Amino acid sequence: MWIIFAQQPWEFHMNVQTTNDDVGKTIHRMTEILGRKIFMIRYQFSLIWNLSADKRAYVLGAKSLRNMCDTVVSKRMKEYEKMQQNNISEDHVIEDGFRTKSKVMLDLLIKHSDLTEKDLKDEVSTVIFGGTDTTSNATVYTLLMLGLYPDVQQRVYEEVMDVIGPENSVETEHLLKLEYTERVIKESMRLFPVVSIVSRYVAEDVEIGDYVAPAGITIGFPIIHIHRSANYWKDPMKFDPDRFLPENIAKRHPLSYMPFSSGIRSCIGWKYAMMNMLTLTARIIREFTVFTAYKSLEEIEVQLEIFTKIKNGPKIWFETRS
Ligand code: HEM
Repeated sequence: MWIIFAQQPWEFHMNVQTTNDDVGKTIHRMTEILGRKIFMIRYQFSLIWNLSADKRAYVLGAKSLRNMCDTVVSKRMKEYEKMQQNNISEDHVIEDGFRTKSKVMLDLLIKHSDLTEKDLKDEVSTVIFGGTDTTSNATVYTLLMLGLYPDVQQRVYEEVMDVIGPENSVETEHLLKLEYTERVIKESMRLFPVVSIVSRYVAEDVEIGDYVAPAGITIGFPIIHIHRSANYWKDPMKFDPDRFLPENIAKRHPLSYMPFSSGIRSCIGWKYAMMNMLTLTARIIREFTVFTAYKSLEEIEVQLEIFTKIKNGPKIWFETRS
């Protein structure tokens, strides 16, 4: 699924159905290594980390991802220049099949920003790394919840049919009206926040209750524990999208829910990710019914790396709606 989130804004064409999907695998591998780098005690010693096979694999992965992004940006920039020189309309489809008719986000950045080629390459590789696996996993977890709660799925289906209809393409104005579906996505991200922990370096001593966090340490914020804590959530293991009705949001601590983190280094892509997830969920639920082999929420075991993973996989499948 992550391919959808890479291709759409940046014009990555990987043919994952027919090839080995190197980019997707590289990103998975890099996030796994990053998890080990953060959580394994021995990797806190730079000498051990620097000599490890994980470090070599991470550097190799980063290089190959970067090369891929660089190629996409250079190609697209050259193409744009060629079109400018030859006065070709932006809607023209070039024969080599590289350019699609739809304008992607990269086109807009090339045309309307003052970013240099290097800036663009930096941006694209950051966003591909930060914005694809995250959005695809969060969508899978939402589908898993829909499989587990058929009544919720039915309500999402009815909302999608009511707001978008059986055949129309999904437009931005539809997304604002998919209120229940949005609450379902938010509740899924409460129970299964894709990023399970974020950390902050403590620059000066900070008092936290009866404790002092001394300058120089790093504190981890276990998002998944906060999201499932009975201190902040009534009956935390109950799947209840109405927790995200405005009147219920107003009653709780703003930091009791932070799937996109919080503060100045929080996720820059959260609105875009929400739009993507709404669009994809609506498109899937309109065409398919989702099922899961799990019988209850308690049965779904999570495995904590930096990303929340489901231990035995999401176990979902689809059947076409007749
Ligand atoms: C469901 C999807 C997503 C989730 C759950 C998610 C989650 C997060 C979280 C928790 C952080 C904060 C890390 C911290 O506080 O230390 C973060 C940062 C970031 N995210 Fe996302 N993200 C998602 C989608 C995206 C998308 C679509 C993009 C790009 C279009 C993106 C780009 C970034 C970037 C660049 C940062 C670093 C921001 C900084 O350090 O200032 N993310 N994301």
